[in-house]
Amino acid sequence: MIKITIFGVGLIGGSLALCFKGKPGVTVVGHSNNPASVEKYLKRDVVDHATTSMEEAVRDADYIFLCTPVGTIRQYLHLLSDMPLKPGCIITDAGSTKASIVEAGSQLKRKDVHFIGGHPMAGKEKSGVEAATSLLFENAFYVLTPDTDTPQDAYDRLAKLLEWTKARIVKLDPKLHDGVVGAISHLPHIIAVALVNQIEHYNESNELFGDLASGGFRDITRIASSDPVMWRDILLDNKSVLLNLLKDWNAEIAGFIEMIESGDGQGIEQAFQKANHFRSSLPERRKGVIHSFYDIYVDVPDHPGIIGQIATLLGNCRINLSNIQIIESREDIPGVLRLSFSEESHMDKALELLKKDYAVYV
Ligand SMILES: NC(=O)C1=CN([C@@H]2O[C@H](COP(=O)(O)OP(=O)(O)OC[C@H]3O[C@@H](n4cnc5c(N)ncnc54)[C@H](O)[C@@H]3O)[C@@H](O)[C@H]2O)C=CC1
Ligand SMILES: O=C(O)C(=O)Cc1ccc(O)cc1
Repeated sequence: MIKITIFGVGLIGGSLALCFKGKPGVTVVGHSNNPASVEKYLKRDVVDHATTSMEEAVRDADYIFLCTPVGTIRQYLHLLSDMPLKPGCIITDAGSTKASIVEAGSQLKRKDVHFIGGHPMAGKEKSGVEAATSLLFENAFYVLTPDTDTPQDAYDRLAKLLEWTKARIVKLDPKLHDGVVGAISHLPHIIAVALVNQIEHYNESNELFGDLASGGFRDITRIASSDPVMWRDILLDNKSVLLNLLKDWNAEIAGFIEMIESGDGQGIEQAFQKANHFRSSLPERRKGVIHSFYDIYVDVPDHPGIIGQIATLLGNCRINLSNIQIIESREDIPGVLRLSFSEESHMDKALELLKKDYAVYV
């Protein structure tokens, strides 16, 4: 029997548990200090066993996944260092930063227990085991950060186990990981939160700001609804990288201030052209950071039954819909539905089908 133990059975830990549970010869154990959470994991059937005892959770474990907020992962590594673990046990984590965690992992006292940093680069703004799904990592990048003395055999065993997530494994140096992920994930979260808070401030004196906020504002601020504790830990942990990125961000904004002040229309056009060009050159949209699904938007008349009607239409054509969500709906104004697909080909088929009767856009 392969025993996989998960600390922090939330969005990521719960999704990993669902990828492993029920696989031949595998037993998945969840740990929480809170008895009510243990009950919840069992009730939701994401693990085979759950316990509040750390000793019981790690006894004979072949793999240990640390899926708590970044600051807590380091604490768990210190605790595990003094526990009787099975020889050959692989400890890994799911934290969004890697350098300091890999450093803490390298302090493990036992030489027959291996720590390999991990970061599944897929997620969403929702947290908790309620949001967990076995599909979360499909086609997403899953970064592993072995260090120089990680035995190849341990790395291969972990990479093999992770095949059950259907993610694409990428090996990276932890510092390089933090630099790149800081820019493409951590910085956008700061920008989204700063923007929402700026508008919230205006909205305190005039609610028109919130009332009119739609489309573009909602698109680029979805991630501002992410978990505060998780992001507190990420930003504090990736401090030096983020301080440099924020300096560059200030320079970008200062450039806009200058162009607007001096009426430099050509400069503004060039900035938009350059951004458009780079964005269109990015690889096809895939699951992972920022985009979890292939989304399309449909303008629909605001009448009861429209969601069922669209779902049936797609179902009849064997198009698999992952999610359907009303994102705008007001009296007398057409609503907007967001349809999410986990496969691009299904999104394309839905576009073709729906554009006959509705205004559809990507
Ligand atoms: N949310 C996302 O989209 C992604 C998150 N991550 C990383 O994965 C880790 C988990 O994130 P999520 O699953 O989203 O969070 P979550 O909030 O859904 O789950 C966190 C889990 O850790 C437990 N926990 C929280 N504080 C704890 C503490 N002090 N001691 C023990 N357990 C504690 C919670 O009870 C919960 O079970 C974080 O390190 C995060 O940086 C990585 C990729 C994507
Ligand atoms: O909600 C989104 O699109 C995200 O950006 C999710 C996310 C959050 C943190 C990560 O370390 C990786 C992915």
